[in-house]
Amino acid sequence: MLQQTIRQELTEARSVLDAFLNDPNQLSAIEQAARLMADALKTGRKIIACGNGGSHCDAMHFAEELSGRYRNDRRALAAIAISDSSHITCVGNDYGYEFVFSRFIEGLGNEGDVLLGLSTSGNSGNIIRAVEAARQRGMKVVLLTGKDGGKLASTADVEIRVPHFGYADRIQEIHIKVIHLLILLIEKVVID
Ligand SMILES: O=C(CO)[C@@H](O)[C@H](O)[C@H](O)[C@H](O)COP(=O)(O)O
Ligand SMILES: [Zn+2]
Repeated sequence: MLQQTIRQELTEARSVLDAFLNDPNQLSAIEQAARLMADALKTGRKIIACGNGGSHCDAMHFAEELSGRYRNDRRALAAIAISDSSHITCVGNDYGYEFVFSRFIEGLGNEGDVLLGLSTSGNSGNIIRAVEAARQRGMKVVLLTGKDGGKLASTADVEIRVPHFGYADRIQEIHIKVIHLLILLIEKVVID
């Protein structure tokens, strides 16, 4: 019975990955996003990443592998996730949860920096606000979304979308693959 669930889950995960892999638009969107991020890093700009729940962890995972380390030794690259709990609890408490990311971007975002926003539904209010704040600061915007892109559809310079209409975890599983690919490609452009 549990074996059946395990098989079903892994089979579904494989078919979501296959559908994504067979969409040439998504593969070229990954290249575009990596080039945009690499160009920003090469010119002294930074990447700010944000998401909610599991996507919050994915945003931290992305930033950490740039500022810290991915596969091999190399210089540190300028990326940060919006994850300071004192900032998030202050802004959430005093202004509203919708503003926890946008407020950070208002304070630290500069022209030419890149926002990486993650939302499986494309409908999280704080990511929508983050995109608006990034635009006001003259930043570029890359989004990892799912389903039909939700309210965030067509708001980014580059949107990488997992067109799966089931649960968020399946979408996040592809997002994490995209995150690792972005880091690999950024390293090729910036370091190699
Ligand atoms: O990790 C999971 C589900 O796999 C959850 O924590 C999930 O990230 C949360 O429900 C988020 O609040 C969903 O936000 P979003 O992806 O729709 O923007
Ligand atoms: Zn999860």
